[in-house]
Amino acid sequence: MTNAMYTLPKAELHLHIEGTLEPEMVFALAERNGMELPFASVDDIRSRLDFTSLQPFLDLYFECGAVLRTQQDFHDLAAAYLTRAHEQGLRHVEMFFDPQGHTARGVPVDAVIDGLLSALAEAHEEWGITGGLIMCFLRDLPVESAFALLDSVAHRVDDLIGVGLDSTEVGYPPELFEQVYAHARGLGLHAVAHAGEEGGPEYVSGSLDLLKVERVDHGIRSLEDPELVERLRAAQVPMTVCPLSTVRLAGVPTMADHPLPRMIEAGLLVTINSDDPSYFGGYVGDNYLAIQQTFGYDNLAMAGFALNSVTASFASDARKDELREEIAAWGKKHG
Ligand SMILES: Nc1ncnc2[nH]cnc12
Ligand SMILES: [Zn+2]
Repeated sequence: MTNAMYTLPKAELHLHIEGTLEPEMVFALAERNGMELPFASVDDIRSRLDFTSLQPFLDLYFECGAVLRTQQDFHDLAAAYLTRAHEQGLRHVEMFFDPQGHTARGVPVDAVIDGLLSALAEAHEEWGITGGLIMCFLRDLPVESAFALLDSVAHRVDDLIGVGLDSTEVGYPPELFEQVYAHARGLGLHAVAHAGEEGGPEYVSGSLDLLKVERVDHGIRSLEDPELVERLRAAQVPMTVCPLSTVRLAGVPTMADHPLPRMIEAGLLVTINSDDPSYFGGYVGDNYLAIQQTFGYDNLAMAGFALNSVTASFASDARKDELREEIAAWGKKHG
């Protein structure tokens, strides 16, 4: 029987579509695009997934992501993710993508966006999944590159939900992106950013103060600053926590050491997400299951995380109401 964590209706708010590229697809796309790979086999890629920190992961992520070249590739990548996540109860997704990783290889940004949007449209048609795209700036690239990217999509901002900030965190603080974010918000885009994943709590407060983010991605190191925790609690700023990711990137030694219970005890608005599922050992439902198995939360507590994911989403109020009803119905059956 399917585990209840896979039927619990949920939204995913922290998902890098390039991080759903499974090793088999790396090989399939390399062949389709006539490319040589620096890997001997699928197992060779899998043998490299034991990361010691964020950077070795990012190096592999960009190396594998180089096989993505055409609009069809981006469609197929997102369609595969949406199928997997649908099987794990996904009802709404706000999908990150990293255009600068592709435009630098000569891929037009429109091919990336159109490919992803076509898969989202199909998932809406087939399963009623809602959501959209959050365009991330690579924080270790010059800020001029982020501005150029934003300019290049300004004519089609209606195809985006918002902007995000990812890649190497330490050494690339939020203040670098203050003006770019101001410009993006002026275009009507929502603002989120990775902060406090490897960087200290000052990356989180800087993201709130300067980038005016509406959600904090990861944010686990916020716990080191009690004043910041109180601020996050009082404003109920959503935190998109990614449990399997933090373990795989050696942020904590084991899942039992994950700060998620302390974040909940502190009254923070926590959501559960997969980040880069093909690299970190599980999709969104797998993350819910790992949390339940490790911390022993009952099904109603787990439904609380799903409700948080809806509250923290940028879905319309009507869609949020629908999803809350679906979760309540699940709770009646499984509570
Ligand atoms: N967990 C993560 N942190 C920062 N940048 C990323 N890009 C993809 N996954 C990321
Ligand atoms: Zn991330």
